[in-house]
Amino acid sequence: EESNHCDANSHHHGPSSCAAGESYNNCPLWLAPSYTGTDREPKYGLFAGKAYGVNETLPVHAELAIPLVDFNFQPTEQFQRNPAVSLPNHHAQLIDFLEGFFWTANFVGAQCEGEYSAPAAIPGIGVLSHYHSGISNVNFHQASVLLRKSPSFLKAGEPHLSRGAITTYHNVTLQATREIPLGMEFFADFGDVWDETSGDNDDAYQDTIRRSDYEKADTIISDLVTFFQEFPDLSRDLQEEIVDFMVDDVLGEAAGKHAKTIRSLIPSSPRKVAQAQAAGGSFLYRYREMIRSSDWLQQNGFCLDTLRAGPSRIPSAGWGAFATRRIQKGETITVSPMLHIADKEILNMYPVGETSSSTQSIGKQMILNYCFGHPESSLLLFPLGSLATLINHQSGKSSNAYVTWSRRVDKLPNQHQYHDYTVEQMAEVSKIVLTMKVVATSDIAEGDEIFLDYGPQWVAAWNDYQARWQRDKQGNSHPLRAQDLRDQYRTKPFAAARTKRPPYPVGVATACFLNVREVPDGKPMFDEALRVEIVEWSSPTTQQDYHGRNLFIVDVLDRAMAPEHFFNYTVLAKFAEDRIEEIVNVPHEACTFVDLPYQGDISLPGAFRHPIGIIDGHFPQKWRNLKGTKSKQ
Ligand SMILES: C[S@@+](CC[C@H](N)C(=O)[O-])C[C@H]1O[C@@H](n2cnc3c(N)ncnc32)[C@H](O)[C@@H]1O
Repeated sequence: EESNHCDANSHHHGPSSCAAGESYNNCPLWLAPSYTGTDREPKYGLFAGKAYGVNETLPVHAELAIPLVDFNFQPTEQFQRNPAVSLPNHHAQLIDFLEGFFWTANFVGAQCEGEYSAPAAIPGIGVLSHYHSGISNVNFHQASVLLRKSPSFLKAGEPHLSRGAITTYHNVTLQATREIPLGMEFFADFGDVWDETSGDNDDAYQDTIRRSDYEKADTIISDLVTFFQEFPDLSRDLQEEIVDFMVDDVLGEAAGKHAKTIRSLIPSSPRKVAQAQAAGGSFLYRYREMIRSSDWLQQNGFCLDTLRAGPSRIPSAGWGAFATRRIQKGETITVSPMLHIADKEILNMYPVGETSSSTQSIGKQMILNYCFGHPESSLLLFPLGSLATLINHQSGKSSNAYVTWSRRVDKLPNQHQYHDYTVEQMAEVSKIVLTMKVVATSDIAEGDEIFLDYGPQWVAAWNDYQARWQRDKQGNSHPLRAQDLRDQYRTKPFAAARTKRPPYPVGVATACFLNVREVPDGKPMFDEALRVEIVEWSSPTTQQDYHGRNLFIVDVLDRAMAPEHFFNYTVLAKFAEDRIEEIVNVPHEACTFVDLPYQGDISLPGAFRHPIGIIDGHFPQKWRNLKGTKSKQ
């Protein structure tokens, strides 16, 4: 009754009366069946509910990233020696499947958390934007997470119940890498490796035309359009001849065996050439249906405008999810595709290193705290939905939401046939087939925090943890972490190690974002004392230039005041085993701190690790493979 104006509520009551102009129903982001799926095998993707300009960041949806420390490290040899443990093969397959949903650690700067690896699970924006060999239009804005500030609930040097229980990687955002028209699906840049291998991809939707083919076609299209604009009086016949000539001429020389492919991307009539350019290039012209109408999104999609992240009202809980508008009792707050992890043992962690021959698990991955599970099953479900992982617990009546399977009325239905699979069969399913929804159990006001009841097992585990934590807490202090130093040193110069031992706590190292070039002529190129090459820092100079892959642990050797940069440093970096270099003119803002392996809060001994409970009545009987056995949670 409240929404007769053009606002985000109206999509719940059928098509809105607003003209589709700047945005679809004021909803900037939609979850809807992906162009890359099929009716029988839907995939859910993200769609632009407004037009995005280059480098524009997606609003509101700042996500968490949860590193999996040494995830694919398995003490295989030991397993093989012990015939009672038959996990490796089946785990290798699971790891393969799951890794397809995780990002390399360096996207969020987590590469130092583990000795071996630390891929990061990034729900929402991190996994829902699919891959297409022909186009990418979004990418992570890495600076937003790499240069993040401390959350208000953590105080430097003080213990906190949530340390080790929740991730310290937050504020992961996505940004447009090209103009994204209203209604277009998001395709993430998965990097060149994916491009190279996509040739033998047997997914029917995938386009065998490469991104570079479209780019070459676009160059020709734009040349043609410019040419016709300069000579507007050419006859049609002549124009067509020119199209043929240009295409043959340019392609004959440049494109080799791809010439035919590229040619097929360039329309033959001059009018259509102009249309292709107006559509945003040959890719968008070819895939006009990839751009969905407002009506289509309202009928088939869910507007992801209900939640935002913020510090929880519960002081010990960390981040929480808050309502961005009024939500009525019974309304679906959000819909979330679920990644099934068919064996929770895969989240067990083992000691890493040549000397460790133990198959004794030393703990569980933090991602367990973000998964849904059931004590009678080894199956876990990790929510891939936007911000769904942020919803905290409150018991019974104090909660205002519950989680259940989505249905056809929710537009993005769960595929219920998988409830009849056994856990072993689920382990063979290597695509996302399950979808859950979060439903309001009472009226929720704008700004209210959303709470689920995580269930009795979780509550018991949390109470145990809290009691143990109170008992074991060493006084009132906690070691300083990289993030604490990052905050402190924003306005404080780094220490110069050539003169004095740096005052940083053990477990924390200095690191800089380093792109380098040769030093300009006339300067010494070699440090005789340290016997290393000297090079000059060149970037990052803009927010877009910050990439986790350029983050290297360094020794800061010297410093000098530099009016534009506060301080400039000379640092020593080990780029590879056989490449140690001295880098001059590294500005203050390119330097930071990282936690050394196993020194971050994520590796805190005794940290809380327990999944969220799925309501018993909603958990399929077939999945209860641990029923009757001693619970392994
Ligand atoms: C799914 S996550 C929720 C998001 C989390 N607060 C964060 O900042 O990443 C679940 C974890 O949040 C924390 N949590 C949730 N509800 C809590 C509560 N009522 N009290 C304390 N911690 C809570 C626990 O650490 C739990 O393992």
